Amino acid sequence: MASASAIKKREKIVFPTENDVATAMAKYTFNLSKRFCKERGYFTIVLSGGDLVFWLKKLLVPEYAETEWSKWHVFWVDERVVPLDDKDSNYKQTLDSFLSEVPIPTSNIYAIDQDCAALGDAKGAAILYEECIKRLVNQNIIRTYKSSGFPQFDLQLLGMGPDGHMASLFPGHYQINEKANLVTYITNSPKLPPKRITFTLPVINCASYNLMAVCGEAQADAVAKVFKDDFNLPSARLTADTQAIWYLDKAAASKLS
Ligand SMILES: O=C(O)[C@H](O)[C@@H](O)[C@H](O)[C@H](O)COP(=O)(O)O
Repeated sequence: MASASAIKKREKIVFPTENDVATAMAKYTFNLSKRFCKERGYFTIVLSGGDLVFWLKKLLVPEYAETEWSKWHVFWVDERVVPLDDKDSNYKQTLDSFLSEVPIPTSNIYAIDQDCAALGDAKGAAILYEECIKRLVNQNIIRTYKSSGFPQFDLQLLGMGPDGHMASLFPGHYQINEKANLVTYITNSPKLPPKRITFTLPVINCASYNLMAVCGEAQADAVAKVFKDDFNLPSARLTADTQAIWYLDKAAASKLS
């Protein structure tokens, strides 16, 4: 059960349209990038798959031209274990629609291990992604959360499926209860493709800022359940160190009481 303080941290803003959600998400990202780049010289940002991949294009407008792309370090909260050039790869989708348009050094973009991806080795991919995160913690590129030693990312951009999943943490699947590992894997994901790796809940909730962007009527029931604290839905367990905020379009918010 999430604690009362955790629940208190769930905020929301309802926007008229999906386009408005995407625009606001870009602004939120730009502002945090500016702040963290100034304060630390790095911006650690975690992406998910789904529609969000296309919404990131909103960062490509002249208004955000001063974004310090060279200071960005880009991760995925979950990834489909398919070859990196497969159309289902979150990495490939993000590269095609957004990353190829901005000067983030290739070495700062952390895709899953290429060989594990090609072989469909979900367990191996999870182990190596966790090692990569730990290495960057040791290099002080990723901060650590208070005394727990867990990695603390600056910002995660998340999405939710109609069943209430976030990242690749699905309702009724044991991965949601993983507390020790930073990264785990699933080989029978209800959302295809079936093999995926995912950050675990403690890592997701350690982030300084979590922005959950949800659009469309298909998600309206799940959104209503989340805001009634139905913790069977993994997304209802989302918190953050500083702010966990939900950006909804009208359709996704339509069943909120
Ligand atoms: O790789 C994935 O499949 C995603 O990371 C997944 O968790 C996604 O964020 C949600 O399913 C929402 O997807 P939509 O934005 O497409 O609704």
